[in-house]
Amino acid sequence: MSQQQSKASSKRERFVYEDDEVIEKPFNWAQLGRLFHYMKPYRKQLLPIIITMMILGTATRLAIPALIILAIDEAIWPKEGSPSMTLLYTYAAIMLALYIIQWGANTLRIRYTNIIGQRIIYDLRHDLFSHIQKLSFRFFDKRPAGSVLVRVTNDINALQDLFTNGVVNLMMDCVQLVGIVVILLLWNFQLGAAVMITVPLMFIVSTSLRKRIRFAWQDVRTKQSRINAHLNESIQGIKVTQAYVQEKNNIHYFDHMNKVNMKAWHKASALNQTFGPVIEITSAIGTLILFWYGSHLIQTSVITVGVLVGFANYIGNFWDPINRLGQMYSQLLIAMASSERIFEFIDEKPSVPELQEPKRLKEIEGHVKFENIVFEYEAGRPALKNINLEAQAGQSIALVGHTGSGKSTIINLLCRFYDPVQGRVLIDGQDIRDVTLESLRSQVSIVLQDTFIFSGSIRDNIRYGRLDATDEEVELAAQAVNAHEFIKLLPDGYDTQVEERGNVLSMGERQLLSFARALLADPRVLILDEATASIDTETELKIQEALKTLLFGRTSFIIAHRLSTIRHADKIVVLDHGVVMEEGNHDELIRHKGIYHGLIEAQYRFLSA
Ligand SMILES: Nc1ncnc2c1ncn2[C@@H]1O[C@H](COP(=O)(O)OP(=O)(O)OP(=O)(O)O)[C@@H](O)[C@H]1O
Repeated sequence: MSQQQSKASSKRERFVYEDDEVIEKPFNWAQLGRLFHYMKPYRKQLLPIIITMMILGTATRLAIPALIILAIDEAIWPKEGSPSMTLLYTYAAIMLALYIIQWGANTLRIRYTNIIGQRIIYDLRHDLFSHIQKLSFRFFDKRPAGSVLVRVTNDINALQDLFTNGVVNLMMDCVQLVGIVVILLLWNFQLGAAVMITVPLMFIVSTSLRKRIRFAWQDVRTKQSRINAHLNESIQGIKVTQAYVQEKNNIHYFDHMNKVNMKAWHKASALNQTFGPVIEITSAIGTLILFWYGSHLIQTSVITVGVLVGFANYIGNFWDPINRLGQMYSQLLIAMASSERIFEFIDEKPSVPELQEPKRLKEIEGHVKFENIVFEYEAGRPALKNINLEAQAGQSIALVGHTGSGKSTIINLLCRFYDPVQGRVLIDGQDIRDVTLESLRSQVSIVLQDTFIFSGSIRDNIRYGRLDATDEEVELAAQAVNAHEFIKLLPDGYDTQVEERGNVLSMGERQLLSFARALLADPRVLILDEATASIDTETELKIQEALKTLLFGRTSFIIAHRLSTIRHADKIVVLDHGVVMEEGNHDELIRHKGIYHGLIEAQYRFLSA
């Protein structure tokens, strides 16, 4: 990397979404409770099976070393009498049965925890996705798409492990640990206490090590999340990148992030590897104490050989749960950070709320009125200042004005993507805040400049306007707006698959598709954000004809960029810095010789230049 480039890379801190940086906060019990609430639907059917299997599995595991002690002390090496092979076989048979029960219980437990875990993840993902679908534009204004994506994917995945095996393992390990401690202390208090002397030491060392390991992995995840964000942006903006020949710069920046991620991973992995030896050394010290002190106790006839062997067996089962509990704690903290971010989204209230009991907007005529509207996206920066505007049913209103003058904002308010700070928007005399969003938006359609084409067939995309439309209705709509011709020429006609955003279609074709979609929806009020890109004359003519069909008999609001297309509008509204400056039809405004006249002249000069 050249010096200049590396300088540029280190200076920039892009793709850092503060709310996605993994945060470690004090343990939040309320949050954990909320998370566990998702288990509630399964507590009657699946949970009892899992708990029974868990108890069975742990009990059999704890019983086996006890049987070994009995087998040695009573069958192989009895204090009194001779060894008994019959007794030995009996103990062996019981042990075999216990192993089989343990295997069966574990298999069932794993199967049911997986089922429960997956259902919980499904429910959580469903809740999150359906909530995000309902959130208002304001929410998306504040967040890059990548950051929303990360929550539905990465953060939910982080909870997957917790629910599929984490919780049950945690409970099993706790029960197993307590069981072993109780059995050892009851069987022989002295020896039990002696072998557990290393536990506090191990606890202190492992806690501090775990913390460092956790932070190191958090660092890796943050770096990966930045890579994801960069990747998302790079793919979305690939055309601009290539057009401005920024590929090299982009690759260098990506390499830089990739390298930083690799270093973070090496660091975390190296730290992780120190944990195993710590556990092994501590358990080796524990075993050493067991045999040293145990043989002393055998010599003094305090314990039998069987007890020593049994203790060794229990101790073998002791360190694993301790190790896992440490890991589990880290996993729990990561899951808490993820759940915090998930619930933050789920708790987000739509900024255009519906009334408690909203009415349905009855079939409208299409009379639209903006009454003393004031609106601001950000406090203190008004985008619209005291707008009063009226469209009679069936009238066409053209909105013109310089870029940033507030044209799109007016239509955003009419669709109720945002609510005004002051004033109201009325349709047929009804405040649109009092009616359901569904009944409003099903009668007010919008055709955006940048038409979104979803992945699927052409037919599916037109049908998006009204999902219950028949194939025939879809084709009739396409014919009415002159889209049929080009669709028929596509490889599979109406069944041709188009990629997301319709990259394979031209701008004009996309416009015609969106007209067909709007015509199918058959709204009373139609909003049209006219495409700015220049289209060839033939397509332009087709679009103009299609527009006539589309607008016929409807109240329409047209954001016009090519002023030639709005000459025949019933009313032209000229906006400037969020204020209505002029209002009238084309002839009136030309005679007035104001802003509109100036815009027409400027466009004429531009076109003839
Ligand atoms: N989501 C947003 N958040 C903050 N400010 C916004 C947002 N959208 C628009 N604005 C601001 O509001 C003002 C009006 O914007 P608007 O999009 O309505 O203009 P416009 O007339 O439609 O412009 P154009 O012709 O360029 O599309 C502008 O100053 C713009 O920067």
